[in-house]
Amino acid sequence: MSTVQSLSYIVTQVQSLESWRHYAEEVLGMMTSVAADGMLRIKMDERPFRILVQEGAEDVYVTSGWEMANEDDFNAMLERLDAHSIAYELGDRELCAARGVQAIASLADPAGNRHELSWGHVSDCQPFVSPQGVPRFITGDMGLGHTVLPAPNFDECAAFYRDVLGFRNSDIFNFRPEPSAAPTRIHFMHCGNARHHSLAIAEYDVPSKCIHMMVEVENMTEVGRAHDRREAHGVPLSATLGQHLNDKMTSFYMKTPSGFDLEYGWGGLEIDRENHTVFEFNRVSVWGHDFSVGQQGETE
Ligand SMILES: Cc1ccc(O)c(O)c1CC[C@@H]1C(=O)CC[C@]2(C)C(=O)CC[C@@H]12
Ligand SMILES: [Fe+2]
Repeated sequence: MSTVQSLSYIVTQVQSLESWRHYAEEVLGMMTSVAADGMLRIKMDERPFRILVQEGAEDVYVTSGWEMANEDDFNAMLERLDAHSIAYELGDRELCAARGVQAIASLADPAGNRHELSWGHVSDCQPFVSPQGVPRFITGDMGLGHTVLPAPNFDECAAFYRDVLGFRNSDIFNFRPEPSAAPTRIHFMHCGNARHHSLAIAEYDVPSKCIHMMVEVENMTEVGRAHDRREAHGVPLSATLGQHLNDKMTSFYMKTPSGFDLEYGWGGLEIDRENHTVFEFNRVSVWGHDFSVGQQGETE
């Protein structure tokens, strides 16, 4: 069964493009440029962009872009969408050009999260030169990182990602804010690459339509340097430094200008897709990751 290869890009919306330009360059250490259509392109590797930002009235996550390995896999996926009666729209020339791909299909999951499937990205292979001296982000075949999406209708969404898009569970977490509380499920899923998870779905909704996205650097020094830049620019921390139990990643979480969080980490586990056993883990982290810092000042 063909599956998506990796998380290729994400699209988000914000009231002021300048906020994301500043955040990308000064805090994340990524390159930016403005495309002909006015979108902000954020570059973190040899590809022209991995994050696209459009200006709009609402701060919100817009789309997850998934790469298929080739045209045959792309067409096989369209047949699978048809077989499951999942509606999709083929992108026109303009959309293909904006995303830099050969062909594109846009669709929604059962929770309404938007996705774009594509094949054949266009690249001029310009080097990544970080304005903050970040040597490199860990991308390539493993894609840009991971995204965590709201899935209040959890069972329908889990079935969609497994049976239609071909994701498989890496591990599962039954989050209990308090020991007696009913669990909120979070399933971590891999696709056609070694990254422990490219996608996770969580059994609750958020106004920003994304719980967080993750980008990975190559060592702890770069996580620490990003943490300093976050502090220097007054970007709110959402969770303190810590190390996850499941994928072993050491990271911190902070707010993005679009209202969702971004996890900045290193050392994520790579898995062998054909030889992986799912497990349930029952604590967020081996150490650290205090998410209560992100709740401060919130009225919810
Ligand atoms: C538990 C976990 C493992 C690996 C990850 O890459 C990862 O991001 C997480 C955290 C998932 C989750 C979250 O993102 C939103 C806030 C949550 C629900 C918590 O308050 C604890 C777990 C957190
Ligand atoms: Fe994460």
